[in-house]
Amino acid sequence: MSSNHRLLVENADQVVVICNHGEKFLTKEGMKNLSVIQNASVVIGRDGLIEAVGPSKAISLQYSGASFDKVIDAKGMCVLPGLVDAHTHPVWAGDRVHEFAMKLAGATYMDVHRAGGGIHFTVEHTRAAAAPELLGSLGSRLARMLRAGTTLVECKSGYGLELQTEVKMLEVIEKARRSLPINISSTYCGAHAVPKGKTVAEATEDILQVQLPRLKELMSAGTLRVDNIDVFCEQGVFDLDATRSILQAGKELGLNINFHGDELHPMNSAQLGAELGALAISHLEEVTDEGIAAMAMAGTAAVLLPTTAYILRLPQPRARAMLDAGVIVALGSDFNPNAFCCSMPIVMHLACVNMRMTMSEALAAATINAAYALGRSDTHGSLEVGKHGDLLVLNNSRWEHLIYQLGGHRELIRHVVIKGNVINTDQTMPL
Ligand SMILES: N=CN[C@@H](CCC(=O)O)C(=O)O
Ligand SMILES: [Zn+2]
Repeated sequence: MSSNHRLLVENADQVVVICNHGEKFLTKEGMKNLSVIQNASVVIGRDGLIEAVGPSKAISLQYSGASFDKVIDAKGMCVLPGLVDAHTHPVWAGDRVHEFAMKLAGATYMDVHRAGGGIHFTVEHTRAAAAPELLGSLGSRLARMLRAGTTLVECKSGYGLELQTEVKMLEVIEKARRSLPINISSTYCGAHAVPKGKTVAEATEDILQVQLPRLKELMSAGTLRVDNIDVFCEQGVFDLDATRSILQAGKELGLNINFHGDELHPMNSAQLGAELGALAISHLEEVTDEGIAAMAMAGTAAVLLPTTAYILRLPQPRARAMLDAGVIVALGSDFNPNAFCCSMPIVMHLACVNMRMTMSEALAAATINAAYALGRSDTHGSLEVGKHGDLLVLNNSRWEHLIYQLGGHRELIRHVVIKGNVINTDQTMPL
């Protein structure tokens, strides 16, 4: 006889639900005071959604006659939502370990980019790679993220910079979305750099007249699902006007605006994003006070990427100023060939130490707020009834160990659960 529920996680010392009033995001005090239930259990139904979460005694009474496909005894452990990584570039060929050496020796990100390396190096290799090769390496990278507790991840295109390769990348992301357990939010980032041999105006024209119309056809035919549109708004890359026209065109196709802004220079990207109703802007190392105020007012999330500032030795994004102003702060790993990090626990640790966030703020930023940045906080990012049963079971009675034990997530994360299914994260694949 089949059981009537998928999973019971019982007797956890702590269940960190994050919030419990259907909040779509948290700011200020809400990020500091996460909702945690002591001695608690979680029930996930056959549909993979959370059916109940509450004190263990109440749940065991309520479900005394119920049957479950699987029961996890979480005594001495804690439970928290699956982590959400709001910014990654995981589809590419050709690593850039040689550039890491150059940067350690003093070259800046833009020195390498202008010399034809950086994104251009990756574009050359990604254009030449066959889709199955890209899918294989993407699968391995996503498996690594899953092992580190990420259950929803944003994945960008952006190493094609022309129609054929951008579509190839989005198709690879689509295949992964349909075949792998991890949840994916897909982003078209055809404006990640100005391709060699083109001006900004020519690249913008190609995106508006060639790439976006084809995406529209593929999306309408149901071949591709694309959720977000992205532009690298930066001096020497896409200026404010080009950024505006590309983002606006994407919005007209129904895509959420979620772009790179104010990273290396103050560009007024934050003000532009607020004006266009952007769901999120990433980086913001150089955001101004006016930009922060505009984002707070517009409900545009700031996706902060502690690995970028760390690796490139940039000034840290002013997380405290953003938090104090009431900006919705989220986190992302920025996994890409420049910043090779698949671990949101490490990202949270860096956010706490280098950006002076508290552990509660970092966890809110890596769950409910990151889900908001991807337009998914109605279904992900907290352990509330009706949301997806995506959670982590930690081998420790206090959740803070996930941030405190730098690099210790492999030993700490006992189970990764997606829609009530315990995922086998043991397969190791080459990257
Ligand atoms: N800043 C632009 N894009 C990426 C880097 C991509 C690359 O260097 O390949 C980022 O978010 O850090
Ligand atoms: Zn990026």
